[in-house]
Formats: sequence, structure tokens, C-alpha cells
Amino acid sequence: MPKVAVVTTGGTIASRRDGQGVSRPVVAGSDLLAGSGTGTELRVVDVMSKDSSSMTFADMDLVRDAVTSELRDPDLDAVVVLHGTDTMEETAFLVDLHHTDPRPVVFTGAQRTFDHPESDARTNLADAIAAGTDPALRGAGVLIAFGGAVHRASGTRKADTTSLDAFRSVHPDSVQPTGDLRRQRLDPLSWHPISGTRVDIVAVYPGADRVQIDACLAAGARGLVLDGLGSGNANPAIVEAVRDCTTAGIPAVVTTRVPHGPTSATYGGGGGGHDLVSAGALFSTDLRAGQARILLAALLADPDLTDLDKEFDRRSRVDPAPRIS
Ligand SMILES: NC(=O)C[C@H](N)C(=O)O
Repeated sequence: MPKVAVVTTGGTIASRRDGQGVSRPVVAGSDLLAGSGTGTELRVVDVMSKDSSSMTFADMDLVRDAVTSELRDPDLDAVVVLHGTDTMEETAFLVDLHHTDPRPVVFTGAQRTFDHPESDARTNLADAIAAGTDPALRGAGVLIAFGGAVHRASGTRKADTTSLDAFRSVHPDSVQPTGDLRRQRLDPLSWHPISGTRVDIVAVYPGADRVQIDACLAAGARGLVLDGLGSGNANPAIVEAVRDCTTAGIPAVVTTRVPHGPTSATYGGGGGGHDLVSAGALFSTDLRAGQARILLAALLADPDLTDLDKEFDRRSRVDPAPRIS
């Protein structure tokens, strides 16, 4: 019989609503699993009970440690992580960056609370267990099973606040066979906790000045992610602030608030992507702000890394096959 460890962290999948309709993550892992996984031996590991919007880097490190510790059991076939959807893309990507094992780690959660009469909790859990024990997904890394689809963690983000099919890739239209997913996996990063490595996300919008960037630097940021406009653009005031950051040895990464498509550093005019690169910024080819921040923090946390720019560049690219339907 296949054996799967189910790591619980909270989220809507583990929530009940009170009399006012307020959801809180109060359901224990053993209750979540009752009656599921017929034909699979399930081991519950309750790690925390949080709404994922409150997750910190330290919490994400803990989840990663729990997954790694479960994988020390040679008889285990997979790990399923139950997680809130708000920050699932961050934690799943952190685990994926360091994942060294051919056995899949599958994240899932729910949009409707466990006690909702039409909750998606049980279906998503069953789908995640099925994905974890699917021999075709061995070697595919860390996955997100949600709303009837299985996505690779890298490049996937929550794209709908309420839809049951909530996750999308930066390349949403590409669906390819699972064999391709395995072939395209990158070498894992060596593990260093990201807790304590401050990386901030700065929003770019019409008329944005350098106030946010200066505040982040004053707060001790070791890196910045600019959630840019269009293909990765800002304005002259931001470019000047970015130049000050990079001159001081603080990497600044450019991504975009646009949901889909790659970025490109092609615009000049004083504030465009080309000017940001001239000021020393790095470009995140595909990863959006949430995952770009995790990647930058993971690279900064590695004291032995010699070429952060090169590593960021190769790991910010998402091949166009991240979803299996
Ligand atoms: N659907 C969800 O799980 C949302 C919830 N706020 C969470 O991220 O924990």
C-alpha cells in the first residue's frame, strides 16, 4: 500500500466558519484526513495552524524542514502539504528550490472551508494524494494540485480569489506531458533557512517615488523586488533609487504586475526596463513578485554563492509546461 505523509499548516482547508461567517484554521489534521485516502497509508504531521496570509519566512523554513524530515523515511512515497492558498505559491516554491528527492511533494488547499457543504477540501486532498502516488510524477519536483489540475510550483500563482480552479501559471495556455516536466528540472539549491534575510517588494505605479525603496533600505532589506509595470518598467525616480541600491550592493530585481508573459528590458526613456538594467537591476524573466522574492532571499541566504546574478537569471525562467491537466 502506498504511504504518504500529510503535513498540515492551516489555511481554509483546515478552517471552520463561526456564527458570523468568519473562517479560522481550527481543524486538526486527523479530522481532515478522516475517511480519505482509501488504499493509501496516511501519516499526519501537524506543523502549524495558520491562515497562510500570516506566514513568515520562519514558518516557510519550518514547512520545508518538516517535508525534508518526512522524506527521511525510505518507505514513504510522497509528501502532501495542506496550506492556505494566499501564500501557497511562496512556500511551495521555496521547498521546490531545495528539493533533492525524486518523490513528489504536492501542495494543496481549498477555497471553501472544511465545514462548507460544497467544500473543495476533500477533492483537492484526494487529488493531491493521487498526484503524489502517481509514478508518472516521480521526479517532477514540487507540485500544486488544485481544482482538478496539477501545476508545477515554479511560475504558478493564485489568480482568482474565489474560483475553485484558483491557480494559473505565467504561461497559462501551455499543457504538456509530465515527462517534459521531469526533464526540465533545475539542480537544487543547497539549503539555508531564509528567515532573517529581509527582501521587500516595492510596488511601481504611475507617479511612484523612491519613498518605499528608501524605507526598505532603512529597515535593513538585503534585496528588493520591484513589482514593475508592463514588460518590467518604472520611472526615472525609481531608476535613480535602484542605482543607489545596487551601488550599495543591494540587489534589485524587476518583475511585473502583469499576470502573464515574460518580461523584457527593452524600454528606455529614463524609467524603462533598459534603464533599470543600466542602473544595475536584475530582471526576473518569468517569476512574479512573490516567487521572485523567495528566490532572491534563498540566493542571498547562501553564504557560498558566487554568482547571484547568474543564478537568479537561470532560476527565474519558467519553461512553458508547468501544468498537467
Ligand atoms: N483559501 C485560503 O486558503 C485562503 C486563506 N486566507 C489562507 O491562505 O490561509
